This record gives sequence, structure tokens and C-alpha cells, in this order.
Amino acid sequence: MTTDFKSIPIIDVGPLVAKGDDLKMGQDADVREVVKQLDQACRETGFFYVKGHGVPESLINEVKDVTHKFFNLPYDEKLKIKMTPSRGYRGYQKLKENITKGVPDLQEAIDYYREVKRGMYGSLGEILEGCNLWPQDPTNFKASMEEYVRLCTDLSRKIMRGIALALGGSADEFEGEKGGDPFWVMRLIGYPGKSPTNGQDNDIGCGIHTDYGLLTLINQDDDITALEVKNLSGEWIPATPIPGTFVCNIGDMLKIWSNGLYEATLHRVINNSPKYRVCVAYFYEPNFDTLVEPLEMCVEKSGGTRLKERAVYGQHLVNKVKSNFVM
Ligand SMILES: N=C(N)NCCCC[C@H](N)C(=O)O
Ligand SMILES: O=C(O)CCC(=O)C(=O)O
Ligand SMILES: [Fe+2]
Repeated sequence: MTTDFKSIPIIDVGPLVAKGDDLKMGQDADVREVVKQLDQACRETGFFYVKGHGVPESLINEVKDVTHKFFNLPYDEKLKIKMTPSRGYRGYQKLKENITKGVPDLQEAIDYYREVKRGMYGSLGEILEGCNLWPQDPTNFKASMEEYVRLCTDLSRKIMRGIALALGGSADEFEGEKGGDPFWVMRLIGYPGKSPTNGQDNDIGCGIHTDYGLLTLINQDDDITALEVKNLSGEWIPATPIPGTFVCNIGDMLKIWSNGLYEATLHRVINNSPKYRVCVAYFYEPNFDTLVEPLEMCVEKSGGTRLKERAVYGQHLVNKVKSNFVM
């Protein structure tokens, strides 16, 4: 259950990153301390900053830098990697093309998904079949992003091990058929700055929503506060950038698996600054074809009441992708 949090906690995941490959990590006192903090943050906020993550700061900055460079290109150039349904919904979406709850978002973006080979998940995965679209310019774009995805996937796997322990499971509770072959999504997002002259009818960069999967790692520009998180009384708490950290939040599938012990907290983005803002959002997801329903151990912890929600992750994603482009 979300609470009336007034700020977003910071967690140093260093010990979890260092020992996260060893399934006996739960016996380590430093890891146990991280697990305790993860449990509290997931219960009370659903959002936390992650420091001590081990992803090089140079790469964190480089992916934002190439994202800025791409969105700075002339429109015709950006359209070379235009997203279409026939390209598996991968690629560039112009301003206001993405829609949240019926309202066009004041953002442009590129969507990347883990590869879905032809027939891989039968008809379930069909609409996402296709190749990711990489711009020629800047030249280091593809290599930087692929390395970034690799490191974010590894970090997320370790954070999920910490969360598995926090819920009272074994470290690899979310692996195997649940998330041992994790899907991923990456969205590079650009939010135009506010100009005094263009009195926008809608200045919402991304409308109020929850994320779809397990964990999101947000890498945002250091100098602009735009992401806001909703607490229990409905106040918007800013996720002010803290250089060198990721903002990490919980998605819909982890809410279901945890039987609602952990919340997928509502959030939105408004860029009130005059500067253009980018965000590199990495989404760590379950296995595409896994059926997600409350874990028995979490139902017990909740006193026996079971959430009614259940979903095949890939179906949940596909439903969202389809509705993201219709008014
Ligand atoms: N892959 C994720 N989680 N993306 C979150 C985007 C939320 C906005 C989207 N238009 C929507 O309405 O869902
Ligand atoms: O731009 C941001 O900081 C967050 C974007 C977001 O919430 C999303 O794309 O799911
Ligand atoms: Fe989000």
C-alpha cells in the first residue's frame, strides 16, 4: 500500500551488486540491510533512488547525450526510423503521437524491445515481431545503447533478487519460468521545454500511469525536475534528479506477484523548465509468456486475502502498446 510519503528514499545497493550472483547472498549482513530497505521502500513508496549500482557514470551520461543528439536532428532524419505497426511498434514516435488515457503526451520517443523472433510466442507476440531501428547518426548510438541494456538487465536481475528476499522468498524466486528469461523495453524520451510564447493547451509530458512490468530504471537529465510521483493523499512528490543514481520504480506485474504488498505507484511527467529534457527509461520485465498471479507466500503475508488480478505479461504489454496510439 502506498503511504503519505513526502520524499523518495535513496538505497545504496552496493552490497547486493557485489554479492548478487551468489544465491546465498541472504546470509550476508550487508545484503540483509539492503533487503530491509528495499522492503520498506517497495511497501511505502514504490519508488526509490538506486546508488552504488556499478553502471559507469560515463555510459549513463553517454546514452542521454546521444538521445539529445538524435532528437536534435531534423524531423526528416528522425522519420527514417519511424515507428509503424508493421515494424513491430519499434522506432521513432513524433510529438503527441503517444497517448495516455486519451490525451496526447507532449513528448517524442524511440521504443526498443527485446527481439521477438517470428513465431517465438505464437500469436501473442506477433505484433512486436520486428527489428529494432537504430539511427546512423550519432555513430556510437547502437553500441552505447546495447551495452546500456546489458548492464541495466544485470542490475535489475540483482535488485529483483533483493526484492525476492524482501518478500520472504528464495533469491531466485522470480527466475525460472517467471523471469529467468526476462523481456525488456527501452524508451528514449524527449520532452520539449516550456516556452513563454507557445501557451500549450496541454503541457503534460507523460500522463498519469503505472509501468507495466517488474522494475523501471529511469536515467534523467540532471538539471530538470519533471517526474512526479503520487502519494496516498494525492500530492505530487517530485523525483528530483540525483546525479549518479537511477530512479527505480515497481511495475504492474510485481504488484500482482506480491499480492499488492508492493505498489505500482502512479506517476507523471511535466517539463516546466525552458530546457529540452531527455529520459532514458529501461523497463525490466518478466518472461514474455509467463502467467502472473499472486504468490502464495505473499497471500499468506497479506492475511489470506488474494488480489483478483492476474495477467499473462506479454498480453498486458501488447494491450498497452495497442492502446498507446489510439485516442
Ligand atoms: N513501457 C512503459 N511502462 N511505458 C510507460 C508509458 C506510459 C504512457 C503510455 N502512453 C500509457 O498510457 O501506458
Ligand atoms: O520521463 C520520466 O522521467 C519518466 C517516464 C515514464 O514514466 C515512462 O515512460 O514510463
Ligand atoms: Fe512510467
